[in-house]
Amino acid sequence: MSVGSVVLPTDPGVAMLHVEGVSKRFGGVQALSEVGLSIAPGSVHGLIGPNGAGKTTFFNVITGLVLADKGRFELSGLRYKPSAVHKVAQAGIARTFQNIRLFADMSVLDNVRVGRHVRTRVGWWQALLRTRAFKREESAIAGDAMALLDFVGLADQAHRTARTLSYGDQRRLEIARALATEPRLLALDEPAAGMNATEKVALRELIERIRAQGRTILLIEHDVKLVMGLCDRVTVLDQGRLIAEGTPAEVQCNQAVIEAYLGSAAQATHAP
Ligand SMILES: Nc1ncnc2c1ncn2[C@@H]1O[C@H](COP(=O)(O)OP(=O)(O)OP(=O)(O)O)[C@@H](O)[C@H]1O
Repeated sequence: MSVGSVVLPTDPGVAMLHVEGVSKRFGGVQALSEVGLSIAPGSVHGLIGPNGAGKTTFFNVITGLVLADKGRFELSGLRYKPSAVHKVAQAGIARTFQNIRLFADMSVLDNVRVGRHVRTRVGWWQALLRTRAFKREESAIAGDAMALLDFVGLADQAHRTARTLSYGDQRRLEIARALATEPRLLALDEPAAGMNATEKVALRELIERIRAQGRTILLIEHDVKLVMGLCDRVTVLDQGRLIAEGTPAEVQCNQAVIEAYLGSAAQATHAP
């Protein structure tokens, strides 16, 4: 298990995620138009843009939740087809959701155990017969899940029902569940949404510890301070198109980015 261990280093010259020409249309809306990006292994890459820019659609496409109309996808230099969520998870990408998606009536520990099952080896027949191999694996899964809860700071909440956790803790639990699949790329969709200032500091520290394990992180986040403080590089989308890519300092003073954000602010001001 990789809770305390480190993800094997990959060739720093090969992008962890490389996508090209990703397009997706929903009826009359071109949600993504020829979007491409490369994420360096071990980096934190931000994906930002005004409301409706296409950020969540991009996450949904790379994680197999929504099928792209076109696009080329590579993980660590190997082509993958994001056609189904479980296949993408097995390939090494895990994600969290903007609207938290936990098994609300299950315990905190069981939520993480479910994530861990992506990496289990014993077959269904061994589970049915409750073989020794099955029992050994179940016990290892419980131990790993507990270690992950400890890693995200939720070990003392392990036996509570997920729905009774605070909002911030539910977000941390989602991260623990995603980590349980041992992802090489962790995609976080607005992890700081609804968090107070103290929770955000803890979140930032947690993301830095995940990065220190050698994992690569793709982050959608509206909290500019968090994005600018955490990310090595940032990609900016607007109306489904990539309008800028660079270091946080570069994108912050990019004219197209400033106009996109000012434009959306003006629209919000004039909205009925
Ligand atoms: N399932 C869908 N059916 C129809 N239109 C959709 C669907 N999903 C997204 N869209 C549209 O695609 C566009 C991009 O939406 P998306 O949610 O990806 O943007 P976003 O950048 O994540 O926005 P936000 O910051 O508000 O979450 C929007 O115009 C949205 O209304």
